Amino acid sequence: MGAIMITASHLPYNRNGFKFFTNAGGLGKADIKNILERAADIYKSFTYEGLMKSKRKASESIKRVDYMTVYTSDLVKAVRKAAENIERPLEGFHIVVDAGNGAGGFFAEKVLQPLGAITSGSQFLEPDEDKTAMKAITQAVLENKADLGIIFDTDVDRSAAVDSTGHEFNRNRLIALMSAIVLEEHPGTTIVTDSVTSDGLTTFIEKKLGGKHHRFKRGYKNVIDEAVRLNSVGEESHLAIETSGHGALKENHWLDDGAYLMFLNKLASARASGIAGGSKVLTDLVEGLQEPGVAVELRLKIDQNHPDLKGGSFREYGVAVLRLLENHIESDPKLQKAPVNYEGVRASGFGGWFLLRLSLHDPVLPLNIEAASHEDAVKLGLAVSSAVKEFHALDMSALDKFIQP
Ligand SMILES: O=P(O)(O)OC[C@H]1O[C@H](O)[C@H](O)[C@@H](O)[C@@H]1O
Repeated sequence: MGAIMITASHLPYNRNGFKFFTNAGGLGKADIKNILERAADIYKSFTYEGLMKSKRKASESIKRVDYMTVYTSDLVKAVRKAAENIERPLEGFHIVVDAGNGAGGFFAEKVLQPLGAITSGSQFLEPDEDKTAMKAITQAVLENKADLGIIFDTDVDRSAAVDSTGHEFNRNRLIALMSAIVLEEHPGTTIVTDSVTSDGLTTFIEKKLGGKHHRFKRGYKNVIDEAVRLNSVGEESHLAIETSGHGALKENHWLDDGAYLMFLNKLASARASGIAGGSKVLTDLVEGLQEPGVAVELRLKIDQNHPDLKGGSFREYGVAVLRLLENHIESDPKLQKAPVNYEGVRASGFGGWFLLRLSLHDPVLPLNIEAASHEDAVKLGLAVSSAVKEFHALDMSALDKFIQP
């Protein structure tokens, strides 16, 4: 048994793709390459007649199945279960949903309403590619005086939320919230995250929640595969999650399903045990998370046609940039190289940190900087800028703009 999902994410239309699943979870790069190569071979040897024949045969065996109903009723059941099987555990809660005109529009009517929630003020529920942002959902929560806002990206593999005061649960705060919920059930478990997570998140997971933070690489499939690998070598992990909002749970077969939101269970179970106060139960869970005053991601493009590449690939060029930066850090007493790091070059200094790495897909070196103040962030930016300034194919304009007085 297998499944294929055609997905249009936040990326441009020419990056639409297929996701392949078996009952063991999503397939990785190597398997997908293998399938596509075999499919291409089969396709090449087809005659026109043969192709038409198999098309006819396939269309005869196609059956429409309403998986959405099965899926949504499972989601509803899970929340009811968390709330001691109360039929409408979200009764009275006002939750606005922003589906960005993507595939997540079902969530208000098919999941929240049956659970008793009021969903008026929800927006962009019709499937259609349209840009939305955290700003829009925050505004919707405040305008509607809602208890909670939930936002999905267009193919619902990423989600985030906003509490009743307009405070966002995204990026590190979303990971902190999910970690708090998962660690209540699985004390001490390892939380696998992407590489751009903050130092404050590590402190929160390890000191406040008693878990282990394994900061791995960027890419939702990378964090999921790493969590699966850890379990296979005897290190228990129940959550793999990226700052991008892709999160996967062991209990949900490691699918990066943005509608499988554990905080609904939390709201519902709080209600079942008589705790009032709307989304405060969630906000309280992330109390103590240290958040930086400044957090930026600057994307430095590599000009692939620049003579400085000397005919090499942008990857090789990027690796050379990173190598030089690493040497630079080692000789700079104000910077400390991260002791454990799986991707790019990460260093602390001036009370903050930076990470320069190669993008997963693009000829770009994303630079993340976090610090208490803009001034400290600029000092970190200057350290990077002075280390890599000889790389003329690197477009430094974003960083130059940031470090300008
Ligand atoms: O490496 P970047 O260019 O920042 O992109 C990284 C992102 O790429 C895709 O969008 C993946 O779905 C995400 O899981 C990943 O985080």
